Amino acid sequence: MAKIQRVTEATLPTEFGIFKIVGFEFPDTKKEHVALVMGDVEDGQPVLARIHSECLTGDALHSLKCDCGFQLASALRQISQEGRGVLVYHREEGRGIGLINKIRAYALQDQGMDTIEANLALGFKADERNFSVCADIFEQLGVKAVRLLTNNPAKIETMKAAGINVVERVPLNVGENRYNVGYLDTKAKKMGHYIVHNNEKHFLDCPHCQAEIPADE
Ligand SMILES: Nc1nc2c(ncn2[C@@H]2O[C@H](COP(=O)(O)OP(=O)(O)OP(=O)(O)O)[C@@H](O)[C@H]2O)c(=O)[nH]1
Ligand SMILES: [Zn+2]
Repeated sequence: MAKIQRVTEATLPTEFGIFKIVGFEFPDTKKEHVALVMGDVEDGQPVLARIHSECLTGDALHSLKCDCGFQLASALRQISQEGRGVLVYHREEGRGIGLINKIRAYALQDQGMDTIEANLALGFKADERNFSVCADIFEQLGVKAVRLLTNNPAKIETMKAAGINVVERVPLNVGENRYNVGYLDTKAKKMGHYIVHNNEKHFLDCPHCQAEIPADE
């Protein structure tokens, strides 16, 4: 498959600050991705960076079923506070299975499955994403070293394997609530994500925490 190409850019004022939005496209499939860029990211110094996988429900429709919308806002705010950084908006909705299939997975979750069981029941892998395009996007933006905002070790490994120097992982634990605590717990237990429960010491809806609650509490 041909490499993704940088095709256009424009100014994008947001509620978090003024970014440059850079459009990327695969010449053959026309699949699109975008990056929001602030400041000089080509000077070789590590760049605060986020690879954000598309989540229409969380990012745009304020869903509480996941942490995506909160992470998106927090990442843009942190980049803006530093005055420098990159957010790659990685258009692999539903961990790569697409929006309608994610809703099908949600329907199975309504019946008691966790996110991974639902993906497998639909005939998909637990995670169908390919992050390597994000390394190509970093490269085309002149970004060589990153401080990556993520809890997902797979993103770090893929970037390192693709030649991006990940100098630091910056945790992004935001937006925990009673509707997404099971989702966060599944990420921690089954996918090895670095999740820190941030609302309370022990979250009572979370089976992972329940197991850790001392008997006298
Ligand atoms: N298949 C599926 N995808 C989901 C579900 N909930 C959220 N997603 C998608 O999961 C992706 C976000 O992945 P996460 O595993 O939450 O987080 P991550 O991006 O791997 O890791 P972080 O960098 O720590 O945020 C987005 O594409 C969402 O649309 C679900 O129940 N099923
Ligand atoms: Zn989401």
